[in-house]
Amino acid sequence: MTLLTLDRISVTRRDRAVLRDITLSVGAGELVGVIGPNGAGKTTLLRTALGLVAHEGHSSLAALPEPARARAAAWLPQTREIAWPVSVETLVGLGRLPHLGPGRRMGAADRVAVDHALDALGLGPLRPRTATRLSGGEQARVLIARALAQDTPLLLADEPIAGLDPEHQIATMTVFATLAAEGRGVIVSLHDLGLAVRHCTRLLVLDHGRLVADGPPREVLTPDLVARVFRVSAHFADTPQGPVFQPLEVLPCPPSP
Ligand SMILES: Nc1ncnc2c1ncn2[C@@H]1O[C@H](COP(=O)(O)OP(=O)(O)OP(=O)(O)O)[C@@H](O)[C@H]1O
Repeated sequence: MTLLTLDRISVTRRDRAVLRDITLSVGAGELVGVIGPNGAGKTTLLRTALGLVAHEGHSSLAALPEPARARAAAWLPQTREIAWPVSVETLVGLGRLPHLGPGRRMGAADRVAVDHALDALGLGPLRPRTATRLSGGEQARVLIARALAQDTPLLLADEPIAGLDPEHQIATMTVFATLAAEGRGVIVSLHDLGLAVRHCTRLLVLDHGRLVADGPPREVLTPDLVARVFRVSAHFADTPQGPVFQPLEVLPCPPSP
């Protein structure tokens, strides 16, 4: 089942093309990593898909009325600001808002979704804590849990594992992989290519606003593409513990034309 379709999406900001003619679709069961150098357009792509950025072309999500969009896709933005000193449990419960009618309180199904999200992110012990008094990484996990509690077919997350320690980076990617295996779609932007390779079923590579590769990690991250787009050399190995990708050295800049 297709959860998101982008058709010829282009975005121009201050007379500069930030996204150029991007067409793709994402289906149930996919954990899609959006990768590319700084400024390549990853955040803009996710925000445009959600209808948060003026664009040319068509996004199936952006075309939905707002309440339906909030039930179709959860969004975890890159900026992780928690404004109110509420408990972790309350904050994660806010993820249920799109499912509640006006003035309606949470019911049993909502509480199950909140419990499930807290468990998935290992946040049980932090449940009663004031969210604004948690560490940066703990706050990031709480916000991921809020997105999970929204319980949508599609989850879009902008650099969700930035700032997490290795245990929680791997655990969070595992949660996303499990969601995908259960039949949801997950799209995450990432800078950690090693984790992208290990966990994502598919990688989208952006470079200067263009989609320059789209496919399984092994097929996408060729030495040539890694050198051209990321300007590094890398080692890619298949091991009994799964694929291992390690960037090695910065490559010299090509001579200017
Ligand atoms: N509001 C804006 N006005 C002008 N230019 C913008 C605006 N937002 C983004 N851009 C530009 O669009 C380009 C893509 O930005 P974007 O944040 O999508 O990149 P990114 O791949 O997510 O980068 P990073 O890895 O650094 O987070 C950048 O060159 C950025 O400067």
